[in-house]
Amino acid sequence: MIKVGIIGYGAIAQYLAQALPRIGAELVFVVAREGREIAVRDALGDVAVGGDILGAPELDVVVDCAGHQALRDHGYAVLRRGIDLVTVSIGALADDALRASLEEAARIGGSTLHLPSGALGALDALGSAAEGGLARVTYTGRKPPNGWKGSPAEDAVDLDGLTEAAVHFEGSARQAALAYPKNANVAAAVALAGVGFDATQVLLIADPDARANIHEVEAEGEFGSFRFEIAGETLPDNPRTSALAAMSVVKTVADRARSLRV
Ligand SMILES: NC(=O)C1=CN([C@@H]2O[C@H](COP(=O)(O)OP(=O)(O)OC[C@H]3O[C@@H](n4cnc5c(N)ncnc54)[C@H](OP(=O)(O)O)[C@@H]3O)[C@@H](O)[C@H]2O)C=CC1
Ligand SMILES: O=C([O-])CC(=O)C(=O)O
Repeated sequence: MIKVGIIGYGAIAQYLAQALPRIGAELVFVVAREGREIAVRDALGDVAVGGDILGAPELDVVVDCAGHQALRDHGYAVLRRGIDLVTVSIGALADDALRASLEEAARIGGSTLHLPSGALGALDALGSAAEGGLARVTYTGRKPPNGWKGSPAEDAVDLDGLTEAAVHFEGSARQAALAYPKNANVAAAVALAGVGFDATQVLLIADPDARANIHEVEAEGEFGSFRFEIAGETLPDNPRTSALAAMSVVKTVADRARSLRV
């Protein structure tokens, strides 16, 4: 049985927690923010809840499902303690100092930081293509206006009054990842798999006609070219988050017990 700790208990975390018994894993600890511990404990029954991973019992893997600040707060301690960490907060790695410190913690602890494919696909092809050399990589994220609530899109366009698609960001993956911590983790994943945070071009669009979270990756290089597009349904508890992001976390944990991994 894989012993799992989860940071945060929002939409992705709850999806993961429900899936754990099916994949031969057990939830043994949840990290919740101060003031939220009692509510999370009530929701979970027997599972231990605390404010810090250092109070956790022995764990095989910790999954950060809580966002950029949580990765900053807890990532180093988890990896330094020798526990593998899966994080959905990929955009936080656009901060080079944070990325370097997490890599250092993993080296010292003998652990690994895993980045699930999240709401996207095609990162395998992109990563392989990068080995041969890439000339151009672009990522376009298109969500219904509701999916951009609480992001800088609110200042750039009138989300409630939109009658047609509006671009509210155009720039590098580094700028997107840092400015849109709850929406552009996929852009960061594309950057890390491909040509890096500064060379990856990003377009973010609020579209009243979009019925799903639509992610598009285009790449050209020595390998040839590809265009990948996915229309992702969102999780019922969070209109920003694609269900596939939660599913990719489940797969990453499940892979630990598999002797054949695709
Ligand atoms: N890689 C990818 O493809 C994707 C990545 N994401 C990332 O995943 C994150 C989570 O998504 P989702 O589950 O939908 O979001 P939710 O808002 O539903 O849940 C986030 C949870 O994290 C908790 N939390 C926030 N900060 C901390 C912290 N410092 N320590 C402990 N708990 C914390 C929140 O608790 P509280 O009640 O205290 O606020 C909340 O329970 C997003 O913010 C985004 O960064 C999302 C979609 C796709
Ligand atoms: O879930 C999605 O569609 C993508 C997302 O929010 C992110 O990358 O942060």
